[in-house]
Amino acid sequence: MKTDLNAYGLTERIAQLAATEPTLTLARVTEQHRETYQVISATGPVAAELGGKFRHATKVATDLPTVGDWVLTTVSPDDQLAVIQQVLPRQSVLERAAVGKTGAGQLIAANVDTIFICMSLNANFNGHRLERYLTMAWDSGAVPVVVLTKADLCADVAEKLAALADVTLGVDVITCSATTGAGVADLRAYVTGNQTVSFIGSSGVGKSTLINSLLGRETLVTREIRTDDKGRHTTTARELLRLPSGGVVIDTPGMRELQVQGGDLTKAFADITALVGQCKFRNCTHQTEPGCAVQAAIAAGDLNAERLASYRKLELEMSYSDMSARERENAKIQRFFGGKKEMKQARNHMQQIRRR
Ligand SMILES: Nc1nc2c(ncn2[C@@H]2O[C@H](COP(=O)(O)OP(=O)(O)OP(=O)(O)O)[C@@H](O)[C@H]2O)c(=O)[nH]1
Ligand SMILES: [Zn+2]
Repeated sequence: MKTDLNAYGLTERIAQLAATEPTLTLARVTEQHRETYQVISATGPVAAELGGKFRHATKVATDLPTVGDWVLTTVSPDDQLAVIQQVLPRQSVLERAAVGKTGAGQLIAANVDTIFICMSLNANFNGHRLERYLTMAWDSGAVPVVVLTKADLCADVAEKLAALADVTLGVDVITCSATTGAGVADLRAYVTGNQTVSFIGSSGVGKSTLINSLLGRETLVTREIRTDDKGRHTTTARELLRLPSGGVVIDTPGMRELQVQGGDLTKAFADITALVGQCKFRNCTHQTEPGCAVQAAIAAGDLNAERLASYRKLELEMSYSDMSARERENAKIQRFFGGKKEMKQARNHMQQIRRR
């Protein structure tokens, strides 16, 4: 069987990288299980596992393959098993925030071009939450598109759009209804050729329904969600889906659980909070100041530097919630792009790259 990898999102960049290793077989990860993977190569779908050398060289969990990754493999002579030797550099990566003891982020998907941030126009409407999803999306390296769903249940769409104008500045916004079909074609326009997309947003906003309409079928039959003994949703189904019209949708359980979380940093980072109180200067930024208890703990091996980094990241995110919507947006734009003009340029540039 011959598979056209272009239909699985192959880009020029990946094809060139793969060409430098002609003895290895290029494949894309379509499923991730505890120890094993499912990948698709030019010869079709095949089970995969990590090569010993690769596993040995892996230092952090985020080096391991995730759904959407392009990998270089050696395939057994009978075509029954692909052994992963390399993960090719990612163009984007969706990661669950690193909160907890290990401070290690958890990968959700890689090489996504467009992230549809779904929010329903009736019950789920919340500009603040949208803002956090947008931050998450920009952080990943993918381009966010805001999808306002269930337009059929909303009498004042224009008003709702106006209310979001500050938050969605510089981002495409689609209004649609899976029920009437309105706006679904606008969505489809992003999912063509070798594009890879993902849907995030709260439960019940209509993500599955939209994916189904892109797939051109009534129910997302590929998702067989069952609840395991720990009460978690698990799925045994394909997580990277090829659309008949071109383009690829990545829909993993991790994506579904990717809820925006606010929270109290002092609880999750009690160790750092305790150290901060011991710094010599009250306004210590824990970088190069003399008498910094945080840096001292890192030097002594009592605190992981990565943990401080994720603390910083969350602290920055949380500081947004003390500002007005406009201030937050400006601070975010400033942080990412240096200014609004630069942001628009960056966005156009990224879109051009992706059209190539
Ligand atoms: N009126 C209306 N209902 C919709 C629309 N889209 C989806 N729904 C309904 O909303 C409910 C939830 O839709 P789903 O597609 O399952 O939502 P989801 O975002 O995938 O939810 P999770 O799988 O929990 O993440 C279903 O009962 C759908 O029939 C729409 O455009 N209009
Ligand atoms: Zn300090």
